[in-house]
Amino acid sequence: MRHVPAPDEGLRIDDLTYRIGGRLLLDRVCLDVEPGQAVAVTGPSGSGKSTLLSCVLGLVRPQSGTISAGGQRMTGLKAGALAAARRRSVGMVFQFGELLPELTPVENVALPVLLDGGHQAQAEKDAVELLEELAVPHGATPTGVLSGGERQRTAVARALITRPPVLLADEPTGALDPKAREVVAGQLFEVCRDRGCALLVVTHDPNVAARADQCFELQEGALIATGLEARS
Ligand SMILES: Nc1ncnc2c1ncn2[C@@H]1O[C@H](COP(=O)(O)OP(=O)(O)OP(=O)(O)O)[C@@H](O)[C@H]1O
Repeated sequence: MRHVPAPDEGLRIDDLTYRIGGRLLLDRVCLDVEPGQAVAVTGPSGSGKSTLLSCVLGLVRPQSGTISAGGQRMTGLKAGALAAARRRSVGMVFQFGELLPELTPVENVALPVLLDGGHQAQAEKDAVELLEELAVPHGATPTGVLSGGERQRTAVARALITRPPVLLADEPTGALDPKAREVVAGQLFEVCRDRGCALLVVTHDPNVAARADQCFELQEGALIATGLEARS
């Protein structure tokens, strides 16, 4: 891929509070993820982990607090500015990939660049390089017929094609068998570290959490450090 300098700021979440349906899901949460570092968030079902990611993406509006990604403020923006900030600053990997199955992996990965008005030939060249790095076949085969692990690695490539300073991943290995889980998790963490991308991953999988530089459990709205236990 073209040389792009590594980001010099990662993810900063400060004093974030989010209440919904009478529950305090996030209670003055603070979290920093430095460029090239990875943080895992675990916690019981319904504790608010996906909601934390939705706050970073600006899909839900916290009652208070600030978030910035790569130095770009993500809170307090109007819809158009928020959409632009999200495109530029945050990549997202979902549990089920959310790819377009009839498109080839290269077409899926190049899509965010094209939607942002980028140059097609360059986008496809970058997509091929990223897919090769992640060991995904990139011929004419539709993405829908790839293996689950290959599809998730395609989703990682799509999330990184725009070189966002921050990557969010919500249960990125949750739909995979144990072997594919290890491969996808290994590549996800490695490719983010190599690019200086700050990775925030929500997971129920202790093997995924153990790969992170820091691990927290979301309990009653607070992030509790569990790093040492996660590694043992
Ligand atoms: N619009 C809403 N109205 C009421 N409750 C909501 C709303 N959106 C989310 N919730 C509740 O907030 C809680 C947190 O949901 P969230 O998806 O963030 O949990 P999670 O920790 O990611 O769970 P899981 O591990 O099962 O994915 C859930 O109990 C959910 O039902």
